[in-house]
Amino acid sequence: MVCIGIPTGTSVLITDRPHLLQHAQTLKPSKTITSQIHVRFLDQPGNRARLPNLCVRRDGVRVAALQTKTAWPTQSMVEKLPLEASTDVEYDAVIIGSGMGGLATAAQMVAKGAKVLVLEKYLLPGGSASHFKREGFTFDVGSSMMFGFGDEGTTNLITKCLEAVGKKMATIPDPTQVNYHLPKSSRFPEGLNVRVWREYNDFVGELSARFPHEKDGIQAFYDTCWKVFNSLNSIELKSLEEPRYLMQQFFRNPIACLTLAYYATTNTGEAARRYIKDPELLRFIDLECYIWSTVAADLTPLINSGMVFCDRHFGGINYPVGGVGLIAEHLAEGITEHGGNIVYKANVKEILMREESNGQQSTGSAGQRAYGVKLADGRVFRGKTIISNATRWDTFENMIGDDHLPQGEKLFRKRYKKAPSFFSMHIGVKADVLPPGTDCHHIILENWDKMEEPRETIFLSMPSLLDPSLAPEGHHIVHAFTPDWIDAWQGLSPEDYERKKEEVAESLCKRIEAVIPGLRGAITLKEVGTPRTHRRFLSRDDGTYGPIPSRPPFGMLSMPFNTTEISGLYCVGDSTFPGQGVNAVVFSGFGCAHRALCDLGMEPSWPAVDQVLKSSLKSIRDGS
Ligand SMILES: NC(=O)c1ccc[n+]([C@@H]2O[C@H](COP(=O)([O-])OP(=O)(O)OC[C@H]3O[C@@H](n4cnc5c(N)ncnc54)[C@H](O)[C@@H]3O)[C@@H](O)[C@H]2O)c1
Ligand SMILES: CC(C)=CCC/C(C)=C/C=C/C(C)=C/C=C/C(C)=C/C=C/C=C(C)/C=C/C=C(C)/C=C/C=C(\C)CCC=C(C)C
Repeated sequence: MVCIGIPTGTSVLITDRPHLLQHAQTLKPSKTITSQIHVRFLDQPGNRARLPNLCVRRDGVRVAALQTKTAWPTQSMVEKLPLEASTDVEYDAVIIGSGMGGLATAAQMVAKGAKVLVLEKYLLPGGSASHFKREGFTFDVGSSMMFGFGDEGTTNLITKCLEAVGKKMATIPDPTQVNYHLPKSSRFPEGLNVRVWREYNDFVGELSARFPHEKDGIQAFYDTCWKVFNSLNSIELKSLEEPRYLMQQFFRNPIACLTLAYYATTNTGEAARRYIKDPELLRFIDLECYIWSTVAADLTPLINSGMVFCDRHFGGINYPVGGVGLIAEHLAEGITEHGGNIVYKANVKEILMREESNGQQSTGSAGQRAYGVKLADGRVFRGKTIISNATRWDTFENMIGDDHLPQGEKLFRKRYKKAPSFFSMHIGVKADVLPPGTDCHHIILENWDKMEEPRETIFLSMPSLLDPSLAPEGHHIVHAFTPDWIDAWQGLSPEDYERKKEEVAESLCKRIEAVIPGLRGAITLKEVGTPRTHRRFLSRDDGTYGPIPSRPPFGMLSMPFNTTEISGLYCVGDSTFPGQGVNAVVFSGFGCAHRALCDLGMEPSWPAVDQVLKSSLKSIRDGS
């Protein structure tokens, strides 16, 4: 057992019983810390089975503790461990939020030697990509469909992110990305059913068999996506706001960069209509976009579709053994092992700003520079850069205030609106309700015209079909979710809220029985969440899934990248390009870390041309 970051003189209770946390005040301390890093090797390594796993300060606060699982800690490991987050130092980066965007930024930055502090409001890392446990089930909070987990190329961003802090996770390949159960029509009286197989030719073959008259169009459309993907997969993926890197990539791989530049302003609907005429098939392409972007193809940049429609075949969809939440936990562990600090239950209330000094030019509307953050408990942490992983609405409205809203943010609010949140059910079922060979992910939609309406498109994920360790023996997980707005759940009495939850859950379960016959009779556990639940636990304004364009975007160039108009303040996560998606926010983390490291002088850059690129990107965005 190694206790870290406990101030000298603190009395600590070392216990292996979580329930003692509540009574820590009244119990006798078992140890007084005598040095800043207090190392307590408990007896002999042979006693490890009985090792405590919690270390509690007398005031009841759980302190940083590390119990190595594989090896007995060595003195050099202990020396590398960070001290408790200090309010006395200036960090290179203070990161607000430990969602995948924040963690990816932190991982890249600590790997380059930056001094990083991550402040997380919740008790665990991962945000929307975290997990929770109930009665032996391990439920993913959000999506169980992981892109970017392959072994090859440059687009396997989750794999690369873990590697940066010395971590690797075992994954289970999913033979299909998704099984679509779609509306009945004159051509498909039983309903259209399409599986997206891991093997590209199997998928295109199956879709072409459903729409034989569009065989060439299907091939040409997905081939265009491959052009985008192959280009992305052959260049290093870093900040698009960094001129030196862009120039380097252009010299190394001009064809790939020119291809990306060519498609940078294209949306997916436009590309699909170039090759496909059948309205039903075009609706299918809309749905192919909607299930991850929550908007139809006309509002989805082709660069993003290239990534999603091809990585599912190139790297494949791979499920991390033990659940999605472990990705964030591995990253958090790697970040602290590399000297970073993560503080949980740290609710940032304010981003502190001052007038830009020493004649440095500010890009901020009011010449402001962010220099620190203030927590709800009054603590202040200072940073040379401040990086927000919260949504843009939470960052600018709640932590800065509308008085300081930069011009660019006003424009963003005109161009982008909040996507709906989700109604979700995390269900435990008896295993025999799922016949062998059932696919992990399904989409159910009965009426094309209602695709974007609340509670119409149903998403189903059953990750225990891939990793049985997520559910108790003889059981499986059914995670069902559907887009929904918070307005429908406001202003209800507690009884009405509960009643409405039950009614909606019942009607969804009935519809899901079209795919899982007998579902309702097989349920052993059901946790129902509404947009209010998402707002509360994920700290996202209105529980939103992220920003969506209010009108067709200028391809990938409408969405802001990581810098903001306030000097020293960056955004990362799904409020920045390329938007929602775990691998998408990890990319935004790569970009954010790269740009911040350049600004800190820790990565080579060309400061003289920075401003030119920034202004050009801004004018493209403003004029788009
Ligand atoms: N929103 C959803 O319902 C939902 C569901 C499934 C998946 N997803 C996916 O999750 C990903 C989102 O990743 P992300 O990294 O952009 O964001 P995130 O929402 O996952 O993480 C943001 C983190 O910031 C923390 N935070 C917010 N305000 C804070 C404050 N004031 N002080 C301290 N911490 C604060 C939150 O607790 C959270 O951990 C996307 O991939 C999205 O597609 C979202
Ligand atoms: C102009 C300039 C600046 C430049 C020019 C040229 C160039 C160089 C360019 C470049 C570019 C780049 C690099 C780009 C990049 C991009 C990227 C990376 C992208 C990515 C993306 C991704 C994405 C979008 C993803 C997504 C995903 C998702 C969202 C998912 C989700 C899922 C879910 C929800 C689940 C479902 C379920 C069921 C079905 C059940």
